[in-house]
Amino acid sequence: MPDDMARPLIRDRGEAGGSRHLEASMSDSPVIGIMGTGDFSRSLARRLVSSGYQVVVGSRNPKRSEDLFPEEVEVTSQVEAASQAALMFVAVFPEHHSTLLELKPSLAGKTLVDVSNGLRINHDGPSNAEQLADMFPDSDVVKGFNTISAWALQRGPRDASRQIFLCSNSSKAKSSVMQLCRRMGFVPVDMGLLSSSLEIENLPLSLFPSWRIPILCTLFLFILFYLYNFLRDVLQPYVTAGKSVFYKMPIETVNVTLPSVALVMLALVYLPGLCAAFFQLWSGTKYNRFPNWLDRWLTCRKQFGLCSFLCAALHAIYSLSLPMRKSTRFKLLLAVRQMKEGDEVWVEEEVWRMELYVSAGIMALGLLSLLAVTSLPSVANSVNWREFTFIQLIRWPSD
Ligand SMILES: NC(=O)C1=CN([C@@H]2O[C@H](COP(=O)(O)OP(=O)(O)OC[C@H]3O[C@@H](n4cnc5c(N)ncnc54)[C@H](OP(=O)(O)O)[C@@H]3O)[C@@H](O)[C@H]2O)C=CC1
Ligand SMILES: [Fe+3]
Repeated sequence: MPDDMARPLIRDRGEAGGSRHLEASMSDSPVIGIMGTGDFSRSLARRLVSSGYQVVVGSRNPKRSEDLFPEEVEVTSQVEAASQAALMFVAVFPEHHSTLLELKPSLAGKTLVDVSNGLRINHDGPSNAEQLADMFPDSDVVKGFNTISAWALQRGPRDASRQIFLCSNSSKAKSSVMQLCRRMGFVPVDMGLLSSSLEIENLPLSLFPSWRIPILCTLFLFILFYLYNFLRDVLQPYVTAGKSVFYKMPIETVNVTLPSVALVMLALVYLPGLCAAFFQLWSGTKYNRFPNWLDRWLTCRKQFGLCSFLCAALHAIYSLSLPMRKSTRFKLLLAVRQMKEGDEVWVEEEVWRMELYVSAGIMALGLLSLLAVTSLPSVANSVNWREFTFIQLIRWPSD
């Protein structure tokens, strides 16, 4: 029916022709509740409505928060929402979980989804979800959605940020949340019992976890090769022949160092594959587990490759900027000659201008290459965007 097709699924409140009641097409789907009206709640409500769910939001002050939600969402008191919803998302900070205790009778026998993040990494704790489960022993607590930022929820499942890590002690509650995830276009990942919730809460707190070793390795190799090149090209001529070529340190020595690092890093991309092949030949089967160090190395190959590419790109930029530097040196020589003839104003202005252009050029090219390398993974859709969920740590100003 063309009329139905033309009607938007989500309307903001107050739009002409809108109804405050839920669409007839949604009436057969379960009512999903969300406690809290913050950023996460708003994004989740929109995504749930566009996935065909009826949504009821519980607020301490429903009148104030009503306009923040699309009109298909019913914003009501916390008690009312708790009694209407079959499944409740707790989008409230964990320090305020205890303020929900009065809803215990209304939430008994229902599924509570704890979306909260931890504040500190690797605390021993009970996790937020375990504390919530202790507060509501008659409800089934499921941990999940904390690795998805409000921003990613609003944009919908794109790139590789589709995974939602879930765990619960109730398999029935977990599978109902998994079904909900799939209907919203996300990919649920079963992490087992609620005892895994601490691990899930820690996930967004570790920034770029798989980049640490490759970056440290790049830095170590860079320092090693730079020292070698410095000793060979700068210090040795100075000590043996008294020739001062220290001006080579910032550009030429760096430029000689970069390709060596890039090549070794590239070798480190392919080496673990060979080691794995040897390991399988050695053990005569492909069904043995690789040792832990090899396993971790194999999973970091993409990052090793990108670091290698970054060094190679920087080498190209440095090589391109070398002629610019040589031309500056030539101008400098000219300037010195003119200075001897007494034209000092020209010397000051021209030399500094050229130095400025060269430095700005190198910095701009360096920045561009960094941007290219960091955006490359998203273009290639090869990085798990879970690693980028630090965006969710940036809080938007509340209304
Ligand atoms: N923002 C994000 O990108 C992500 C957030 N999360 C998690 O979601 C949860 C909510 O985050 P977010 O929406 O950003 O937070 P906000 O501060 O934006 O919202 C929190 C909401 O909690 C409600 N609330 C209920 N009781 C209290 C209370 N006693 N004191 C203060 N507020 C209360 C408020 O709604 P009202 O006034 O209507 O009752 C408030 O709007 C957090 O646990 C966070 O870790 C997880 C992943 C991503
Ligand atoms: Fe080269």
